[in-house]
Amino acid sequence: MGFAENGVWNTGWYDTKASGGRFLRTTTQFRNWITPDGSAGPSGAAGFAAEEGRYHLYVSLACPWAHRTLIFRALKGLERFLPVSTVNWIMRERGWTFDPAPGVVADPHGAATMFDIYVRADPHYSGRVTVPVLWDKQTNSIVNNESAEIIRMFNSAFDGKGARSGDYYPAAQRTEIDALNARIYDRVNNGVYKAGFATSQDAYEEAVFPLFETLDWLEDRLSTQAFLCGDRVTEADWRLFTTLLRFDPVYVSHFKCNLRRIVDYPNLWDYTRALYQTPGIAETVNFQHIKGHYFQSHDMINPTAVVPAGPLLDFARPSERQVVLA
Ligand SMILES: N[C@@H](CCC(=O)N[C@@H](CS)C(=O)NCC(=O)O)C(=O)O
Repeated sequence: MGFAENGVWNTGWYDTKASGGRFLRTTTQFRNWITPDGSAGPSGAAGFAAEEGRYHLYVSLACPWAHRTLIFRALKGLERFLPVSTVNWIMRERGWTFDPAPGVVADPHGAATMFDIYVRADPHYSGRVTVPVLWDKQTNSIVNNESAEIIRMFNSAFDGKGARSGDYYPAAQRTEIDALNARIYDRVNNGVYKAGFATSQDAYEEAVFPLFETLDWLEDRLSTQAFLCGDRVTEADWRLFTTLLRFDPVYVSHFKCNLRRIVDYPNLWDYTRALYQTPGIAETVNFQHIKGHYFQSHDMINPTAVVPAGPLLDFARPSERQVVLA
């Protein structure tokens, strides 16, 4: 774990002292958008047109935020537009590295760490060195490092260039998707991190109870409809999925999110399997990287770095839900 300060790497765990033991996520800094014609997107600068051979995606297979981008790349058939490099699952003193190991795909330009990529984009970069990163080979810069925005652009930017059809953020459902995303981000996607990285009892309880209230609410919603916005899968489902997938294998024990498991919720468990079984999605899932990352990187939570063998989960067991893609 570490961060960059004016282009220099510093090691250190998240500082929760000033916030009463609370984990506060910092805002990502590269916020440009790839658009069909290179015009500016909702934030950042213009100049990033949807083109083949220009962009590169850096991910961790362990990370739920980066996982979203791999899912949209698969759903939209963007493989030829977006080659991928995959970091090693262990994130310790040097942050994310490309140290060779099964499933690691090196940086084509020979970077040893993700820090190298950030300072290549900005030699004076200060901030966290996170994945995912969407890289522009033409300008040698980072287009965007915010997963919520990267999946939005993947949803439509390459549509005129041969992307697979499908709109996971349809105009008619945007208000509903935005509202679901906001609630689920704060209490579930980031809620598990707030519980797991809390260093005080109050901070932990402030996160863990709203997390389970929200899972209960989602279970109820999914008892009357197949997906969060009805019978079709939308962006809101994929954003929830990457957290649900990691919940029982990691968050229940490692992050102490243990009031219930996903397998205890009949609808959430069925829903998670339906999304997992969607064509192209299981190939984006690597439980060795997922479990290895959390249990072997966070030494203040799990100092022995021993990875638990279980739980035994059958994500391939058929689901009752019929996946209707956008
Ligand atoms: N807001 C970012 C968050 C990404 C993020 O926090 N990624 C984690 C991995 S799961 C990371 O790289 N953490 C490294 C760090 O915080 O130093 C996004 O959604 O893209």
